[in-house]
Amino acid sequence: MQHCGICSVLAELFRRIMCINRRGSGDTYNPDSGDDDSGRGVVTIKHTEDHGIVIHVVDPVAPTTRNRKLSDSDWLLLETLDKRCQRPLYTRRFLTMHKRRRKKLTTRLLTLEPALLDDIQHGQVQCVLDRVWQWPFNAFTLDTVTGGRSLPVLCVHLFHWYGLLDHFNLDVVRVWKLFTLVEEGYHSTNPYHNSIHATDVTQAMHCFLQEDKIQKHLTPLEIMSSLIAAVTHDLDHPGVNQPFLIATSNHLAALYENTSVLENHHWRSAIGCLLESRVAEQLGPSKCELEHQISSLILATDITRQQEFLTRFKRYLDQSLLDMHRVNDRHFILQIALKCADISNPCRPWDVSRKWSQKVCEEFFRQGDYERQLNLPVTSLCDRQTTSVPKIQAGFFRFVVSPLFEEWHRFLGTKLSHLMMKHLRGNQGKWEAMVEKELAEETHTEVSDADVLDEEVECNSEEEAQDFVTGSVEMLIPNLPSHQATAASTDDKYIRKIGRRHSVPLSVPRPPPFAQTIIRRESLPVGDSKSKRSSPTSNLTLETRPEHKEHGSSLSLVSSCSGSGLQHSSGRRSKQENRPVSTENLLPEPSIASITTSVEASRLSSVLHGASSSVSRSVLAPSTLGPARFLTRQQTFPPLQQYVRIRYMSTTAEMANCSEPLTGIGSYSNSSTSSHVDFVSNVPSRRASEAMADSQSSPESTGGCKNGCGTPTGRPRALQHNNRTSVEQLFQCTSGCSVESDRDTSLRFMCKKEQTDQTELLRDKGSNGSKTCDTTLLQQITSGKVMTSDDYGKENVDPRNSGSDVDQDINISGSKNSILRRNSHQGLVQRRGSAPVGLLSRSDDNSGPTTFPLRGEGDRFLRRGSVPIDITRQSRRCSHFNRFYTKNMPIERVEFRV
Ligand SMILES: Nc1ncnc2c1ncn2[C@@H]1O[C@@H]2COP(=O)(O)O[C@H]2[C@H]1O
Ligand SMILES: [Zn+2]
Repeated sequence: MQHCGICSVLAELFRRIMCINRRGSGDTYNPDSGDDDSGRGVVTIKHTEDHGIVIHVVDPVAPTTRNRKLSDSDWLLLETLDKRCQRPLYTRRFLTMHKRRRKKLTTRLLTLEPALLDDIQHGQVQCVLDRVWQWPFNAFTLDTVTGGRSLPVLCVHLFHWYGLLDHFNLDVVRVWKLFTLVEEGYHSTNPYHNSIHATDVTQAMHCFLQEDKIQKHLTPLEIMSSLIAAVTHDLDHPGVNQPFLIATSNHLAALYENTSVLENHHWRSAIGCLLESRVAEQLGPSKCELEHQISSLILATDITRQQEFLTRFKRYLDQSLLDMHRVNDRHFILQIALKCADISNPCRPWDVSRKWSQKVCEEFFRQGDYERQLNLPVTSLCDRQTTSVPKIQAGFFRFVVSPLFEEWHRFLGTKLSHLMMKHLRGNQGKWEAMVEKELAEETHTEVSDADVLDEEVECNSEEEAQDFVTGSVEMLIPNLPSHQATAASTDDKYIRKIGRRHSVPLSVPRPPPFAQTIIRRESLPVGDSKSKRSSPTSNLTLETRPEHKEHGSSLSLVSSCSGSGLQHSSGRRSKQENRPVSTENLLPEPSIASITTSVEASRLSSVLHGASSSVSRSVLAPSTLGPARFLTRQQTFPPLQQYVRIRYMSTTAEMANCSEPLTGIGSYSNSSTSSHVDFVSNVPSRRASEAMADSQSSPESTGGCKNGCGTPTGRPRALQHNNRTSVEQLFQCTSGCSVESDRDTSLRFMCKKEQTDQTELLRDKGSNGSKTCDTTLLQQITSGKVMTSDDYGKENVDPRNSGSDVDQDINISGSKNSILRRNSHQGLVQRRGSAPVGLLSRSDDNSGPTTFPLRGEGDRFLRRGSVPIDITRQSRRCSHFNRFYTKNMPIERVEFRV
């Protein structure tokens, strides 16, 4: 059969139409492959000699082939669609989150042409819905055949099926509207947390509701709550996790005080849809109860509460305490059911399960990419350069899904639960086999490093070597209950192998403590595949450090707030019995989580809260807790006092001890002085704008220095850069001007006047042979290594900072341009990609409950723009700083109240 011109055009057009229908989300579709890579069926398009087109749609669920020849009306429709299909379809346009679903599905156009619509959809939709009670369900297929409308289609079907429409006398149009709103509330641009995930979870919930033990006890209201909670449980999910929202000062984190941020948002959004669709007003007296149940069910899906629920569930089962006649017990089971449904993708048949795994990991990796672009520490398990899908999956299946589903299976004990466990174990075996394979390949390629390995192993004790590998297991599930961790660490060869992946690369000799931290902070060159594989990014190397093990228990509190997952070694796990298992902690972040010793912790604690911060003690912990515990709670502070944000900027406590003549004068006492990055809206937030206006209009900021250089003093200065706002901290120069300093790059920022004065002064001293002459400084000034304040301003409008390396979709204000950098030809140490954040120590205490502890005359802030690659140079100058830095840094942008 030959392609004539017109048929080729038509075929392409049809492919596009099919693509849009299936995806409805701007996803890519390879028109050449002819198949549907989502596993939802295969579409082939052929033309006939009489310029007709035959469409073959093969549905894997119901293997039927549908042939269709174009009718006259199809030709008309094609003409219409052709005009609408002008834009390129394969550009993978990235919609920013708040624009999540601007475009209308083209499917809707097809409603103009029922014949075509029927042919594409109807029979198959019915076919899929007929099997919706079965566990081997493929939400992707339903989404395909419904043209991207799987969510409302499924939910209306279930409402009808359960008789909820009749029971509550609901208007079906309003119900349709409700679920349409819900569907639109999901971000179609999220690889995982999109409406198909909601469909999947709802279908799983539906299966659980069918179980005998549950079904016969449920009231219509409970069924309705369960379905609505299931379908809305991730509503408006931004595709990043809670720690990310906190780190980027997202308004949601502030709104929900860093506690179950997403879940709180999900259930409130759900109520919003109920109101907007006007379904709520049809519920009468049931409305309040419905809302209450929905909120409680959705809040239970906070994965950081997994251990809490699991422990309770186990106890109920052990002691046979559950009585489904009791409302509370039923509600608890519904909570567990929803939690199981939420992470049930590992229990689906392999083809479907694998697809979910890939999607969720892609979303993790995207977050890692964002973090990289934002110069945030890249969360280990979000780092596509250092981990892999099989490794993430093997850990997740083993430590998160299995414990819950084993109990769920104990409770149900039915055909369904057997089937789920069978899939779970089978799928887990497959991922583990892949991990084995990956490791074998790595071992093969690393064989040339054997000598180095020998050396490395030799210089460590056996116990250390064991910890070396097992510590990484805990990185996967940092809050792993101790008995599991121990079992895993001692018995499981496979896990030990996984652990090896996250350790210091074989090719890198084990560095001394200081050097370790350098490795931790630096990413190995991307281009080097070996380095890439074994890239010892972030926290990983710290796993091996003995002190890291010693205080693991004191860090467990971080888990729910930072969600970053602390990395514990296996060493002292016995004290950590009740550490919650947390998927959030699958995504460890190498920040505060890496603080391990009480010395480190108290240092940082004194930075954050003041050495004797009564606030910390009163708010956070009983007096028995050490400083590390104060630290661990910093991101879940109760909202007792003034809201303060420490900007994501570089500082360190011990820098203040250096003898440089820099005095921090910045005030962080007001959140408006902070750059606020609104990740979702992609624009500088109101706070940042306010900060700028504030600083510009402030008498303090307009006063200028006493040298008359015009540099504002006394307050942070807001810098405008290409519509982005960042607020930078200014420091006083020796002559009273506001200057910036970047100690790590040996940069000092002087006003021009000071520069001139200093040069003259130093020259004088030098010519007099004075011993106090700072010849280094003189050299720096004369060689241009000291930047003037004006230079600094220029740096911040350097187009390179906002150029192509900034993802068009992630124009986070101030994230890049807040970091100073200069070209190497300018004689400056080059800016390092992962700009760390930190804050300096303060020498004074602040016990005032409403005063931010960092504020005060004695505070010292040193802005640290970047970590120089050759940090050893600084270690000579200020090694204690480096030690502190490497253990405690970077400190995430922290939001807390004092
Ligand atoms: N297959 C998977 N692999 C890793 N993490 C998962 C997987 N499935 C679900 N999750 C995580 O578990 C979380 C459960 O709640 P969420 O759906 O909000 O977000 C989910 C993901 O972060
Ligand atoms: Zn979910």
